[in-house]
Amino acid sequence: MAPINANDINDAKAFVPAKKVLPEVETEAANGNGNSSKGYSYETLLEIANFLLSRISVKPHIGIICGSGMGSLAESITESESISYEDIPNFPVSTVEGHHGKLVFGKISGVPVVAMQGRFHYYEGYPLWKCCLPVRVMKLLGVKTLIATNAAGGLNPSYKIGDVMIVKDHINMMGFAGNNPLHGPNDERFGPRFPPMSKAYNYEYRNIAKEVAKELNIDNIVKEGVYTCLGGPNFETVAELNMLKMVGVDAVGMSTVHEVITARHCDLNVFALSLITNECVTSYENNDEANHEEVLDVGRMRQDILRLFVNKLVERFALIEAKNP
Ligand SMILES: O=P(O)(O)O[C@@H]1C[C@H](O)[C@@H](CO)O1
Ligand SMILES: Nc1nc2[nH]cnc2c(=O)[nH]1
Repeated sequence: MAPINANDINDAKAFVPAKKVLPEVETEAANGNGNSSKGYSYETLLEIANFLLSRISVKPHIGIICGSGMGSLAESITESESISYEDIPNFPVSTVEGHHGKLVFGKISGVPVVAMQGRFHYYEGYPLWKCCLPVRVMKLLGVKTLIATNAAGGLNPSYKIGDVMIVKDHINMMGFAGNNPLHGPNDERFGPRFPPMSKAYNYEYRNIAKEVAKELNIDNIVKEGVYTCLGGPNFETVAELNMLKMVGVDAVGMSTVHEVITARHCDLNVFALSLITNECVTSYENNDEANHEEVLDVGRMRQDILRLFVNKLVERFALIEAKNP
């Protein structure tokens, strides 16, 4: 490989995708691990929520975060009103292929919802609090339940590509290193300083999801397991994957955990699912390599089933919400 020279640095600009906007760099991340003790104030988040409320006709009850390649989940939304992230003051923008970058408001089976077509990842350069900012905005909009979806690598040897894993728990690997979306001063208006996480993934909703999977005759592809999030953007080494397997991880991804922590902190009910888009490589004899194109392809392959599944879940979760207002 030729050595890098000064001209290459200018040429490198050509590799920035033309339509994607790069995120601002968080200069306050002075401690070197990307932590930021700053976040938007309650008032700023309220301004974002009020801006959105002034542009929509129906307040959402359920929020959906669409995982990589799963943006079509928002296509079942009727009476839809979309707002691009770049048109929302103080909102981050999506920079990843397979994440469109808009909020879609409307209804699924008559239930008012908002879907994020495009989430924010730590590896894009956003601190965790900013990745999770939309969750707090959802709370301020009146959302009661969050459905988070993601694409993940399957570590459990019984999982196949295209399986759907109901998340029963997570391991917050980034949290072990002190990186947490709740890092910094706590605003009690969102939630307590020390929120519990032992019931993070709503037990009743997980059981409903299993019932719905049976009703839709997809229970053969629906599993339940433990998810972990790593910072990315690289996929894992064989040794890393074997370590994660040893500690009880069934699927590995690059999102969701911090969103769920933020959602539970502000008392949203949480349901999460992982689409298994690749089998993790846990042996040096296996020549497969994970890649984002495959992740997006599997999302496309499973889009109809996932849409049906999530639509039914919205219907059923809304019934529970109505009983416990
Ligand atoms: O947004 P999710 O968690 O679904 O995206 C996963 C993790 C990476 O962003 C990407 C890798 O292909 O898919
Ligand atoms: N970290 C991680 N994220 C993923 N997203 C989809 N597949 C994978 C994977 O194998 N590892």
